[in-house]
Amino acid sequence: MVLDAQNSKISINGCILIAPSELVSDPVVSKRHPIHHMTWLYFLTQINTFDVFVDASVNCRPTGHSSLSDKVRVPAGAFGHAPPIVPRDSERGAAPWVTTPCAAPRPVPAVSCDRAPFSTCPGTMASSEDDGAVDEKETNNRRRNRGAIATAWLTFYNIAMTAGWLVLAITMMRFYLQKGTHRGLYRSIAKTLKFFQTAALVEVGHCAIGIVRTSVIVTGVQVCSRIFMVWFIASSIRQVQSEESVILFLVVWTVTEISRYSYYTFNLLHQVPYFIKWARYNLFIVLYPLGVVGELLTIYAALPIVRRTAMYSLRLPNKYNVSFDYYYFLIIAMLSYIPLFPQLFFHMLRQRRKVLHGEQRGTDHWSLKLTPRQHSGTPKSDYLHPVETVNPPHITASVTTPHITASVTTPHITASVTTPHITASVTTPHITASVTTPHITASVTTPHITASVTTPHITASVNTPNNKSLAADEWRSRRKW
Ligand SMILES: CCCCCCCCCCCCC/C=C/C(=O)SCCNC(=O)CCNC(=O)[C@H](O)C(C)(C)COP(=O)(O)OP(=O)(O)OC[C@H]1O[C@@H](n2cnc3c(N)ncnc32)[C@H](O)[C@@H]1OP(=O)(O)O
Repeated sequence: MVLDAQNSKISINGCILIAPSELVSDPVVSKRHPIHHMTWLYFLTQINTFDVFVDASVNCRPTGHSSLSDKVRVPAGAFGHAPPIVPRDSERGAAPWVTTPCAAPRPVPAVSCDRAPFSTCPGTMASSEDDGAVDEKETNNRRRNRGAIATAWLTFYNIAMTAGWLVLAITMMRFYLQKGTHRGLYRSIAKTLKFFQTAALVEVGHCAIGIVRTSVIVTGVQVCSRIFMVWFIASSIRQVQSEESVILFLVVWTVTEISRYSYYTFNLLHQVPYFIKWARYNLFIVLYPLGVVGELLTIYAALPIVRRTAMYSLRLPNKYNVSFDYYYFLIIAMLSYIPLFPQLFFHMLRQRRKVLHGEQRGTDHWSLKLTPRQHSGTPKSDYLHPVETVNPPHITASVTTPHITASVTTPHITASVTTPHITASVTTPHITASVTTPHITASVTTPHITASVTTPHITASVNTPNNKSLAADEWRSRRKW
């Protein structure tokens, strides 16, 4: 990614997005604007007075009006060591910067953004879209930092849940193939279903303690409605167990959960096969409505039985002087699908857009953070620097001043710095490095080494190991590259 503030351009993977000029020149620290759903973050600083660190700034996903300073915490080592970009010269724009993103990473200082002196915490952040559910998740600071233990636990949990739902799928298929009917199927899987569906309550806990970036409310509604179906409808009312609608929602849930939990597992391992991702974010378009139909038909089938048996109901007079009619409760539950289901469905559509179409997903981001250099004077806030924030671990960071453009991309590291006088870039693992100044052009390429240097007086090149060639106008000394 290259960010060019002067020309209001951001280029990602060859795709160039143009930022509106008012965005770039806006003197306000940050501003909300949807540029192809990218999040832009602005900060003011004088670049040469700062060391610039690429920091993990988590939950930077904007809510539009809230202060970043209460949203950013730099967890020490939370994402490993972040690569620094260090300006070495006090002459802004005139002299070289040295970028060391690959060679000598510095630890990220464990300073929260709002406490860091001269930190680049902007006053507000921008958002590409509003999302009530997402807002809610963003206000939870604790989810910003998922440690190794939490990741290990989530991996274990998701593998176990995938396995559980796979067992359910196999059991259902075997039952149907052996018996040729769905009657009795529910009973054959009831225990396993109750166990694994109830275990989904843990997910609400995950959201609450912040180790997954999901809304407690959205997850809570989803999980509770399922648990309600399992415990208070299907398992409690035997007569409905042989309804086709029960099989409908069971099959739908099973397919959904296998793809969902396997997606989460692969996602945690950073290796998601495309078909899993595709299944996770496409199947729901059909399965969600089908599941709701299955659930609603099942509750509907339960209504006469509930009315006849007055189960779970409390009629007056009683010693508590409270009345509760489960029949009407079920009717209210059915009605509550009308406002709630669309919200869940549209939440999933938004997630789909973000994941499959690369829109800003955001909660945990990487951004640039500036800390004052020790020898520098008082910083002047006379430059506007846009920073693009992205989700780790596919880190992309950049900073642009009128004189300097710098960017870092990992894990397959690409780093580059451009000043009026110097252009430098590093690319690894198949190393390509080059430096260009008005007087010197140098480049190195390995492992099959090719090296060259050009100055006004010298042109030299070396190719090894098989092909050693040398060309020199004035070749003073042989160098080992
Ligand atoms: C008391 C009785 C009341 C009754 C009233 C009832 C009314 C209810 C009305 C609603 C009825 C709903 C009925 C449901 C029917 C069905 O389920 S039918 C089957 C089809 N269903 C689905 O496809 C939806 C399945 N459900 C979900 O996907 C979730 O529940 C969700 C909460 C809606 C998912 O949203 P969310 O988690 O926000 O999206 P994701 O994209 O999946 O994840 C976001 C990020 O969080 C990470 N993450 C989440 N969970 C985990 C995890 N377990 N482990 C690891 N990571 C996790 C995920 O990876 C994402 O992270 P990033 O990729 O880094 O962003």
